[in-house]
Amino acid sequence: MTKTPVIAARDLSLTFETNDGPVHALKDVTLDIEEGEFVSFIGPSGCGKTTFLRVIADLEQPTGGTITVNGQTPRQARLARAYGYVFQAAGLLPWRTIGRNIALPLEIIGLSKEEQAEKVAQVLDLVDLSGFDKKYPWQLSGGMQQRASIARALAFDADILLMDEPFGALDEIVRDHLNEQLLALWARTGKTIGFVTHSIPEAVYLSTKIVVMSPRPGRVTDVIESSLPKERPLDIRETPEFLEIAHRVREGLRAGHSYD
Ligand SMILES: Nc1ncnc2c1ncn2[C@@H]1O[C@H](COP(=O)(O)OP(=O)(O)OP(=O)(O)O)[C@@H](O)[C@H]1O
Repeated sequence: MTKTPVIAARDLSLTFETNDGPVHALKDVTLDIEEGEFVSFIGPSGCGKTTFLRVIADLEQPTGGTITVNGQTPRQARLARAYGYVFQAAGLLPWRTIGRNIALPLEIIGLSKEEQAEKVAQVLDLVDLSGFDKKYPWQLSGGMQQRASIARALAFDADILLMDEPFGALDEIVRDHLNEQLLALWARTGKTIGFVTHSIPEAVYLSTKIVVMSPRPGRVTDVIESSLPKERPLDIRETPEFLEIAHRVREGLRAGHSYD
């Protein structure tokens, strides 16, 4: 028996009606994401990567086609807390400690103080921030803040993690480190991850599948199944297999690029 994909999009389209006319953000996107996959979305600015994640998360409504999340509608999946969402900016509330930031969504769903504390300690440990719960966001580096926002997304125990360019604003060395940590976390938790990035090396290093998108209207121009092993030390990026996949991603991006 074949398993239902965690995310299944069929001819998915989304057109925004604006004062300047329609904006075709997504056009006929057909894609399956299976359980436990790490899927990156890469493509030029404005090609609909964020919009696709937002449709999965029920934050935007498609205007054509269908999409299911865990076999349900995005709305049902949202109500079932099927996913955690990590935004481009860490978005931590400056007046709350790291622990209280992570606990906020748990507070809203009505967990007891003890349950909140237990969960906060558990997810801080997952992102290597144990002992930082009493600190304020400004006392942490950018990379640590982004890890705290990942911890907040993990607090729901959802099987799906949606990440919208979470490391885009960080320097390369910090980003390398967080990429390694994210892979370790993925291996430990077995979550299904949807990850938006502009970086070819980041996409190739992290993913089991890379979805290359073209500029508006956002279409999928290539889907690359990675042949890299699951265990990936950072220096895998210098191997011929890695460079070959990176080359194919670059070709896919070039083919869809308008250079305007
Ligand atoms: N609410 C909205 N109303 C109108 N147009 C929108 C809206 N949200 C997004 N768009 C447009 O849809 C297109 C796709 O946007 P989206 O944010 O998904 O792109 P992206 O690939 O994630 O870009 P980036 O890499 O710059 O983050 C863009 O042209 C954007 O301006």
